[in-house]
Amino acid sequence: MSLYCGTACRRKIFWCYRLLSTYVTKTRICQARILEWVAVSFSRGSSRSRDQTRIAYIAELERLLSKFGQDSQILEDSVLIGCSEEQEAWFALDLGLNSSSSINASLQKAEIETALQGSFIKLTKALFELNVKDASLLSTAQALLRWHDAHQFCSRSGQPTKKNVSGSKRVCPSNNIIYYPQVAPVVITLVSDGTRCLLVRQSSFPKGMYSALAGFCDIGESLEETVRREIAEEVGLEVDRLHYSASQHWPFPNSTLMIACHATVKPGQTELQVNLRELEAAAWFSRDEVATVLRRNNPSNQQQSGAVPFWLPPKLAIAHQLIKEWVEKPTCSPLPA
Ligand SMILES: NC(=O)C1=CN([C@@H]2O[C@H](COP(=O)(O)OP(=O)(O)OC[C@H]3O[C@@H](n4cnc5c(N)ncnc54)[C@H](O)[C@@H]3O)[C@@H](O)[C@H]2O)C=CC1
Ligand SMILES: [Mg+2]
Repeated sequence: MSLYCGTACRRKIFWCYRLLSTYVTKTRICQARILEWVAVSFSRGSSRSRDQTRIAYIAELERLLSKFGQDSQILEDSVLIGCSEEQEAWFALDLGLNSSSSINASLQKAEIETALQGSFIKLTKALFELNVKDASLLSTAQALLRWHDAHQFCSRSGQPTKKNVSGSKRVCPSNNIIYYPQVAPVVITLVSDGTRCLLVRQSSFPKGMYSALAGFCDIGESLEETVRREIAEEVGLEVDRLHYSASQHWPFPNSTLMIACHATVKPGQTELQVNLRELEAAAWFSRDEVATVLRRNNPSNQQQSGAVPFWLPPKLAIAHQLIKEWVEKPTCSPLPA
């Protein structure tokens, strides 16, 4: 492709399935040449199970596309999402497999699954089954591809915008306005009263799952102000002290930067006023209760035993890290908010 002439990098592209559905193939047997890169990865890591969920990196995408009657021109829609340790560029491409209006409408999901000897699975599921590095690549791909899909036209001129080679921006040719991918800051806070932590449920959460309290930053707010406002709005508590823990890119609902904090409220000021327009439930949990759930944090196990009434976000979610941190280091020194 002329677009990438002059780079020494061999393009490795993983297949992305349009809009929130699926980005990963569950590779079972990695014999096909098309999966050569995946096969190499498997043989390097001897402990890996063959059934493990992995991103399918396609070393010979152009050949595969031509097999399915596709013009390799669609590779120009791919976006740069990272780089291997060997400095090979990784691109992601949205194949638009479910879209009848897409230029790729002739690509059939079932045929591609057969060719890849795998199956597409839901992105939300995949993110929690992959290793951290692959999950991060996938999260970047999802957010970037969705952003491009939603910014096809200039909001000033109404003219089509044009993606640059790497996909780091779009430009309106008629007025040279440059559009950059957006990230919305979200604070996620684990509130504690010193001995218990506050966990909440939104109606959209999977059944039985509780998490930390989250909310989007409003324009003009500092992170500290967002934390205070969200906690006051959603459960009616006043934050006494607050400290930052970590952050994570999260591709839902679009592209957010999750900023994780621990907050404490004053002992004696712990009565909850749950905002039922935002939350389905909120409750205080003891360290022992939370530690028990963390130890066996698999919803299906819990259903079988019936012993644990709730479960927590999976390991990869920053909420999980926050909760684990609180269980393991209850006395980390907080800073005044
Ligand atoms: N990775 C993790 O562990 C967790 C991640 N989250 C994420 O945090 C996000 C925010 O949490 P919520 O409690 O839902 O936020 P929230 O408490 O701010 O309420 C969501 C509402 O805020 C409004 N809103 C304001 N700015 C928005 C924007 N830029 N994009 C979308 N909606 C906006 C919308 O009306 C939306 O319905 C969720 O979308 C969820 O994906 C939530 C919990 C755990
Ligand atoms: Mg919220």
